[in-house]
Amino acid sequence: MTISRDEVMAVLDQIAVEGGGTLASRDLVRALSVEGGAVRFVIEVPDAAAATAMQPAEAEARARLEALAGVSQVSIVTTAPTVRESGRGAAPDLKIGRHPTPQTGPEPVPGVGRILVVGSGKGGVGKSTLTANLAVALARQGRRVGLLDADIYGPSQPRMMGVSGRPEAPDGKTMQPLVGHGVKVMSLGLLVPDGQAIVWRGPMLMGAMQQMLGQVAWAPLDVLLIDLPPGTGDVQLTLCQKTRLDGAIIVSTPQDVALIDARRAVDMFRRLGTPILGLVENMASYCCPNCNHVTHPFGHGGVRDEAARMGSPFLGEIPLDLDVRMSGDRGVPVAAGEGPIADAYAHLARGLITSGAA
Ligand SMILES: Nc1ncnc2c1ncn2[C@@H]1O[C@H](COP(=O)(O)OP(=O)(O)OP(=O)(O)O)[C@@H](O)[C@H]1O
Repeated sequence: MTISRDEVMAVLDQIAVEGGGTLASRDLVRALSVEGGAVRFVIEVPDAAAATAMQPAEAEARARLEALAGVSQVSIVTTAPTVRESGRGAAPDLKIGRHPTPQTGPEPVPGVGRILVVGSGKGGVGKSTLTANLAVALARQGRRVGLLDADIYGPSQPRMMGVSGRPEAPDGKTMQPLVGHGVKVMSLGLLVPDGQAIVWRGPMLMGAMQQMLGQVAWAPLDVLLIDLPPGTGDVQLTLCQKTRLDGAIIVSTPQDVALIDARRAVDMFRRLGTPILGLVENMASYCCPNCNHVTHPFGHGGVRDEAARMGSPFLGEIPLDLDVRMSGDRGVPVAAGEGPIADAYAHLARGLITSGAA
């Protein structure tokens, strides 16, 4: 027997908190994840006093959830971020990975026209590669583009976009993004030592995401692309809840296992109110460079069919091509050059510009 997020939220909606309302109705629950029998979430309160007052509610939530059939583990963290004084010239803390500062709802990023997230259900389907190439293709078509690498499990944008070095903050307040192929790039991978894993849980990630959006000199931008980690975890939830997102692009291969996960990703964005711009099919067709014979190692058309089933637009397909991998590995995305694959990315970019999405 498994438990659903809705069932957990129904329980949290019965737990009264000081000052009136319930944990759910007061919108205090963040980064809820239910995996198998493990339930994890964060209770976000404005200050230390509120955190102390929250202890009975936290204990009750734990006890009631642990008593549910199908729940094997309950992990709750109550977080009370430090409220920062503003307007006194104090430099914000540039140490990435701090706790988030309180905010009421999804906020825009000043000077950034549109924010688009690129996600996938499954890892390794080519989401980061698509994001890098799409960013370059949009820049080549005259858009002012930023690329935020939020893939905490494997930040690969610095390598793919050919940028390195630690971003500077000349005024001690705002980090300057690096620039590669006409795109402003910022990545958690540029801020932690090489080879070091990012092992943050919910609140730390929320703080880091806030900083990567609010303390980076992105403006002026027409569009900011965010390369998400695969799946439906804390980063996705945090971004959808805290940042005004204009749309999500979902990348998948036509393989059944990838499609099932892509469906989950679409479902998550829909529930969180982020518009689905559409799906992209990656690595479907392979054209043999010797004989020009086209094969479909992962199948073909599955993403288009899935998009139709879900009532989402199909944005286009990118073939499987050795050049895509090799150019990514050497820091020059294939979209920066010429040829049929660069054309495929350009086509995708043009479609987004024409529809007003980018
Ligand atoms: N169209 C393509 N043709 C050939 N190789 C590709 C293509 N798209 C991606 N790849 C290669 O597939 C591998 C996985 O791609 P990528 O890292 O972009 O996936 P991902 O979905 O972002 O993975 P993760 O989220 O797990 O980091 C890389 O080696 C990349 O070069």
